[in-house]
Amino acid sequence: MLGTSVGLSLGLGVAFRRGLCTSAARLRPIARSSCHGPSQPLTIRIASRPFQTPSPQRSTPQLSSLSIRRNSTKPPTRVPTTTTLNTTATPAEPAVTSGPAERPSIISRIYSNLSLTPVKENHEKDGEHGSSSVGKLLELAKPEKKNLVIAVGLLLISSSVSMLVPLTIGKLIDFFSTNSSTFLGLSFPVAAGVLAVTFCIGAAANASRAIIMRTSGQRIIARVRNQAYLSTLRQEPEFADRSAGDIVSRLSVDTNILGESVTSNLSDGLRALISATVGVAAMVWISAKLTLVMLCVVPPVSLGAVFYGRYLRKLSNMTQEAVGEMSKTAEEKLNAFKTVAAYNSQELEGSLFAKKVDSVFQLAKKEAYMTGIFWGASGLTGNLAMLCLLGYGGHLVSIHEITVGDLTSLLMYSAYVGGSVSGLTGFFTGLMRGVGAGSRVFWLLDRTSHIPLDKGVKLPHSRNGPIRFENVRFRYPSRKEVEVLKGINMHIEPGTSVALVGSSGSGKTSIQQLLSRFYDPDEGRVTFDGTDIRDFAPESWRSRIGVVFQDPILFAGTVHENIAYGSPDATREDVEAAAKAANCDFIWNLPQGFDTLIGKASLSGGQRQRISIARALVRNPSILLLDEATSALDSTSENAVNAAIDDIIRQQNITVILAAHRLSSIARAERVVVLENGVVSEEGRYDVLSRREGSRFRTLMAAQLLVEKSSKGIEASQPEQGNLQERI
Ligand SMILES: Nc1ncnc2c1ncn2[C@@H]1O[C@H](COP(=O)(O)OP(=O)(O)OP(=O)(O)O)[C@@H](O)[C@H]1O
Repeated sequence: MLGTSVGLSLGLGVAFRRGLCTSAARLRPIARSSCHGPSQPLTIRIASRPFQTPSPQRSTPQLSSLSIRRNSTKPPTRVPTTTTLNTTATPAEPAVTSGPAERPSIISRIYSNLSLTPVKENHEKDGEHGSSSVGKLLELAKPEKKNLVIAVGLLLISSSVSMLVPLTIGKLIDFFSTNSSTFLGLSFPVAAGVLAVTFCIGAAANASRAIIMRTSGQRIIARVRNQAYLSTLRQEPEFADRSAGDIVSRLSVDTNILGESVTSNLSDGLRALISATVGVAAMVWISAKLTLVMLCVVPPVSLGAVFYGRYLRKLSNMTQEAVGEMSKTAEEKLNAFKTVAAYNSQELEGSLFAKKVDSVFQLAKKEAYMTGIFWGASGLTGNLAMLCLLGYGGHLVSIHEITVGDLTSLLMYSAYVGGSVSGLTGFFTGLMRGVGAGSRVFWLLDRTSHIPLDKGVKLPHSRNGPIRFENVRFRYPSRKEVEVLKGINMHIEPGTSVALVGSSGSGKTSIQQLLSRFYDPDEGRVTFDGTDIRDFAPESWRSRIGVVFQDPILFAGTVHENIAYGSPDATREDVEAAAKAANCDFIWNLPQGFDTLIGKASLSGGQRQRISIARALVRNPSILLLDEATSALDSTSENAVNAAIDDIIRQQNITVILAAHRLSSIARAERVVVLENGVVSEEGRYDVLSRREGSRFRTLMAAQLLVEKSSKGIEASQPEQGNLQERI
């Protein structure tokens, strides 16, 4: 009896616990990914601001500025502040709740859930949810159909066996209390043996079901992850820039929830359904009257527990969000540790963090109170319900309507049914979470890139030709309000070199990004050998381009692998030739040469940059884009990289477009294009422009010279500015 009471209380607590457990499971990932998307180290740069005097009226340059920016992504793009992973947890709300008469019952809630109203998300973004349905979820499980059918069969066996337990215990009690000679129509030893075998079969079926369900679930998760990641990689770069943190959460957490939902959750739901149905049927068979009384008590209490559990889960979600905020604050400041130390902000940061900790504590305290009250109340309700049932059941036993064994079986079945009802609501919640997670994952799977990689004609490998920008206008999709390029017209002959020059933010990188087809222009066109580059398949077009970014990105692996990145067919000879062309002599002095692991070799900025130039060269590109390849380097490294660029420029078969701030880099190009206010304001040969009195280029160069000198602590004088050519 005590066991039954405990069973019922436990049953009531299941829904509540489910909420908390799933919430707790989400806690860690939230803390991990809550901050600024993928954790990118903050770089603190005290940078000389080049070309700070675009305005003709002001010739005094700003000398230097402190810039703190994230590595790799340049723009102030919209970064999700908290990539909360509880996004799929809130079940869909019922559509109408205007008054008591219209308040939906649990059944209608379940139906409204089943109609799969899109699950609300905390950080909902426009159009970032795929359509989802149970059908689509099940479709995912299709390749596992055979395994799942076997698992369902095994589930039926194990559930049937476990439903025999209450009946057997009841019969056992009657057997001993009546001194009967047969048990279940058999002699006791034979009956015991049959039961033992049956229970073994049940246990084996249960174990096999769990194994099959879990492995199938993991296979589904693996399949979805691979597909979703591949789909992500095929998107336009803007997409990943904008939502890297969110994508990672979709790939890790949402795929997990999805896989769980179509396997374990489905299996738990089925088991709960079978247990509830068989339990109620057995109870009716034993005593319809007592069953009726129990059905009046157990389900309402269970449902009360479910709703209460939901409220607690909401509270728990809020706590997790607060924990996410707290972690975000800590992560941000720990990444900027030197800044905090340099500005003696330890106390300030300590109090800011304490505020976050306090909001977590307040929520957790509320949660603790509610949890305590819930556990107390659910235990009491369970016990009171049990008392009622025992009272009425005892009465039925006293009038010989049922036996003591029947009463025991009935009580046990009622606990089973109570647990199963909780299990079923847990199943629906899990299903809803699966649907929500599914919509996020399907969105990733179904999304078509704005610049599909393989759409368009293939470019012959050997082809080179002039590049032309024809009245190109462009705004970044994430910042539509600012027109970055306002009608760029430019012609670049094949095999020549051009330096794009302009103040910071004038659009040098943007031009290179358009050339790489990371974006497409809003108006006008970019042509290559007379063909709009949008007509080429981006994959094929990009294979003709080598890009060297300002921050060289090297991956884990050997030097060879890094140079051959993106050129899987490159031989060791090709890699060595590219390394030579990129002035990477130092590689031959590394302990294992080209087989040295990048992590093991402490490479300087200049060496890393030259490796990334070699990576661009090994694919034998027609066009080489160098985006401020030397701006972050010291003068020794800069000289080494510039020497490499010099060698490349001398090659006749490669068009070099370099965005540059430093005079030493600009001077190497055959032609200079000056960008101002989104248009080309001047262009020509370097020596001509730098000599021409009053040229925009000359003003910019003078300012740059001042900046370079001031960064070295040398005072610049007017005559020196006039003597620009000699200075260079
Ligand atoms: N991904 C982006 N999303 C939105 N705006 C961007 C993005 N990248 C650059 N911008 C904005 O576009 C403008 C031009 O930037 P761009 O990087 O092309 O200039 P730049 O001349 O290369 O500057 P710098 O010399 O500082 O590298 C700037 O105002 C910049 O803030």
